[in-house]
Amino acid sequence: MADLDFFKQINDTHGHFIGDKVLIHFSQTVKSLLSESDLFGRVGGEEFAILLPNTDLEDAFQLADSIRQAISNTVLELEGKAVSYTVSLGVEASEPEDQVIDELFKRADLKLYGAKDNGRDRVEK
Ligand SMILES: Nc1nc2c(ncn2[C@@H]2O[C@H](COP(=O)(O)OP(=O)(O)OP(=O)(O)O)[C@@H](O)[C@H]2O)c(=O)[nH]1
Repeated sequence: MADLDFFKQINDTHGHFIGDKVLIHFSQTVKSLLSESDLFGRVGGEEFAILLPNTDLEDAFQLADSIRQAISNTVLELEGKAVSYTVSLGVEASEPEDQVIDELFKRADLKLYGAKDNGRDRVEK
């Protein structure tokens, strides 16, 4: 699970239109780093789910950190303004006991909250 950091502040500082552009930039960045078999979708305002069916937990962590770094290292030029932002991610592996995908999402969300609590712009697994 991935959630943009302090996104309300981006909207408040730069306006909703630039906020939308940031969401698009995030989606494009993630897509550019995924394989064809991976799944990616928006699950809330500034929250996204990434499913990596053929990837173990360690490789998923590395991919999540590549996404984090790609975002953190970018300064966008939008409407003549320099805009930077960060993202926090929580990574979890599916377990044989999982009955529905929501169980995996819930665990990944807990890791995401940990990433937020531990300072944002980070990945927890
Ligand atoms: N521009 C834009 N803003 C959106 C969209 N969907 C949700 N938002 C905004 O996203 C913001 C989310 O704010 P919060 O839930 O407080 O989270 P946050 O500011 O990112 O803070 P943390 O998640 O704790 O780092 C709200 O201000 C929403 O209005 C959208 O489609 N476009």
